[in-house]
Amino acid sequence: FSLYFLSLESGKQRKKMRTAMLRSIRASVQRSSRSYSSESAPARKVAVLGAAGGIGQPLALLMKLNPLVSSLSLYDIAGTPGVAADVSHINTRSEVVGYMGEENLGKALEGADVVIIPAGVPRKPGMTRDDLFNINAGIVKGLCTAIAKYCPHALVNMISNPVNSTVPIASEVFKKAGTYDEKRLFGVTTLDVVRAKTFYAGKAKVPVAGVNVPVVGGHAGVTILPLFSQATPQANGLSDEEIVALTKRTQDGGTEVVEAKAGKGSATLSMAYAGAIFADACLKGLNGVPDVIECSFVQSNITELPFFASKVRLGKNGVEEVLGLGSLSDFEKQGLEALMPELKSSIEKGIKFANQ
Ligand SMILES: NC(=O)C1=CN([C@@H]2O[C@H](COP(=O)(O)OP(=O)(O)OC[C@H]3O[C@@H](n4cnc5c(N)ncnc54)[C@H](O)[C@@H]3O)[C@@H](O)[C@H]2O)C=CC1
Ligand SMILES: O=C([O-])CC(=O)C(=O)O
Repeated sequence: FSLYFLSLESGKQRKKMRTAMLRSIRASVQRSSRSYSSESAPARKVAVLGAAGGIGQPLALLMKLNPLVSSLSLYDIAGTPGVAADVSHINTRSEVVGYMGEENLGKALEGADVVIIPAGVPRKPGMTRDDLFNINAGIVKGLCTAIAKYCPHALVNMISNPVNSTVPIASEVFKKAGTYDEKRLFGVTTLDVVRAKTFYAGKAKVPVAGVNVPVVGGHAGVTILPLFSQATPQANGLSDEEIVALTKRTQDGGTEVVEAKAGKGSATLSMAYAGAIFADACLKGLNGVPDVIECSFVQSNITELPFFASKVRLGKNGVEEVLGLGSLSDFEKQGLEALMPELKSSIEKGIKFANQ
């Protein structure tokens, strides 16, 4: 490059060349400072509980790719040494450690900033999420007891179903331990948003990358309420019937996957993607990135129920602000009214279980 520069005849050519060289050097410095800045983002430990499962494995992979993570802790009752060894060979920032068995849960959690919980059994065709309660409620209770002991300030991302009950269970466990902070407990409903965006973009024939759809309520059947009246960009010409069908498909999205998998579990890959988006938003909030907004099932006073999914602004302490519902169409108002009894009873069931 410099030899070529010296051989150039005219001053004009040399000037042009010098400008090009400076531009290229500036771009390369900018590129390296960008990668330097992600390496020097604050140290953050993320723990995945249930890391060897259908969701846990791809979620571990996606968290290993996240430059905001410096330490990735993979915990399960079985299978984590293999998953951790595999993921640890990926040449990204985080150190990976696998922990197996209850005796190692404390070490897996110590110092965690974010704990993601996809531990528990998934549905089979014909089951509701509530049918998972008997097994998953106990698993979540045990894990949250350990979180209260070993990392009481972590942001908890609850994926295990039924989310409408497991989040209230977690809150009661933390209350009993004296560590409850409503700003730090989240039910992960991001998959409902991911589905609503995908289905809406397909129907409205708009590029999916620019689509946003809030989804409120809870995470089971009719408690999942997508607000297509607030979707952006607004698609003119979607009929009432099409909105009804989009709503139903979003509410039944989980069942669609359970049936297609025909006994081999429920959504894992799309859930890992959704879980990684939500955990990334939590990390960004912790790191002080402004205006990080995601939908989540959190303690809330925007309705008469103590927990409700809505848009939430994330910040350095977790939930910075629970955003309101905004204006609803008549159809959405009916949906809101219809979901309240089921959501109320699922919340109460979780609270009762935790206090038995
Ligand atoms: N919130 C949401 O949108 C979604 C939630 N889910 C839920 O996520 C959960 C996990 O689903 P999959 O990964 O497909 O199930 P899976 O059965 O493939 O994996 C679950 C993992 O949890 C582990 N596990 C069980 N007890 C444990 C304990 N006490 N401590 C730590 N790990 C434990 C198992 O060993 C297994 O590796 C289910 O409850 C499912 O319904 C699934 C999809 C979407
Ligand atoms: O449907 C299920 O059982 C898993 C789930 O929560 C979802 O895919 O939304």
